[in-house]
Amino acid sequence: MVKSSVECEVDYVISIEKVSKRYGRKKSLNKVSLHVKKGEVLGLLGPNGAGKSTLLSILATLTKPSGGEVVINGQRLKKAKKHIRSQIGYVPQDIALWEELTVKENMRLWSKMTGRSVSDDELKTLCKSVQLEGKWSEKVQNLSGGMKRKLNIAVALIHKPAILLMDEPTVGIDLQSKMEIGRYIQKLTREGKTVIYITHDLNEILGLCHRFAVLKEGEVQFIGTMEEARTATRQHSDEAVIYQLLHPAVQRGY
Ligand SMILES: Nc1ncnc2c1ncn2[C@@H]1O[C@H](COP(=O)(O)OP(=O)(O)OP(=O)(O)O)[C@@H](O)[C@H]1O
Repeated sequence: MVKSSVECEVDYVISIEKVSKRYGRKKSLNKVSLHVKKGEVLGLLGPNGAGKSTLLSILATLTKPSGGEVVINGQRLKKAKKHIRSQIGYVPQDIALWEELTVKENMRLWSKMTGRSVSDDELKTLCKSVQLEGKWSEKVQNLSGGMKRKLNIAVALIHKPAILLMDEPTVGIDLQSKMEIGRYIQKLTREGKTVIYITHDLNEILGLCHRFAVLKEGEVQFIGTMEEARTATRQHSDEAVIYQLLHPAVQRGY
């Protein structure tokens, strides 16, 4: 594995140390170690079945790891699951909304589930921040795919989490919505939020992520910046860099 040069020098908001996950005899994650800084967007990419969603689900406290240690803001996941959950906003791959309810009703229901009292004014402001201000009283079933994705992100932010875990949040949506979501994530990181972002989109890796990690068959093949990836692979085009990191024959060289 190629490591970023900054990995030994900074305090991390998220520390993942040798985390494994087994389903029966199958290993979905094998001793994965990753560290993420405050305000950073870490991209997570890899082929289907590489273990990306499993890793995010462990960080979101929804899946129990079979081994290893996760430390979030200095707290061990094993010991402080509830506290850690309150710091995490999780945007799942599937839209987690009630179709027959309005935007307002969805936001109110999600805010109830967070256990934090949130006023309608605050929910409206959040709605506005994802460009859904005109949709407050609209049923979710009448929203476009991109609008639903934006609302899916907004509900994950209701309890003001410090960390946002996003599982392909822009899949299948138009370019403009993608760009708006990208700009919004950049704004959140400028405010100090830390993001792990699963994507298969090279443009998102380049435009949004400070560093990226490549997972393959449950193991980290690379973590670092695109510049470090270019050096490690000795490739000049970004497409060739990613291809080489994902290609098994080439990985044996690391
Ligand atoms: N609940 C489960 N029970 C059994 N096996 C599972 C379960 N969840 C995931 N797996 C297996 O773990 C492996 C990793 O799956 P995961 O969904 O984490 O991959 P992924 O990288 O997110 O894939 P994709 O890009 O297709 O979303 C796969 O082989 C999958 O079949």
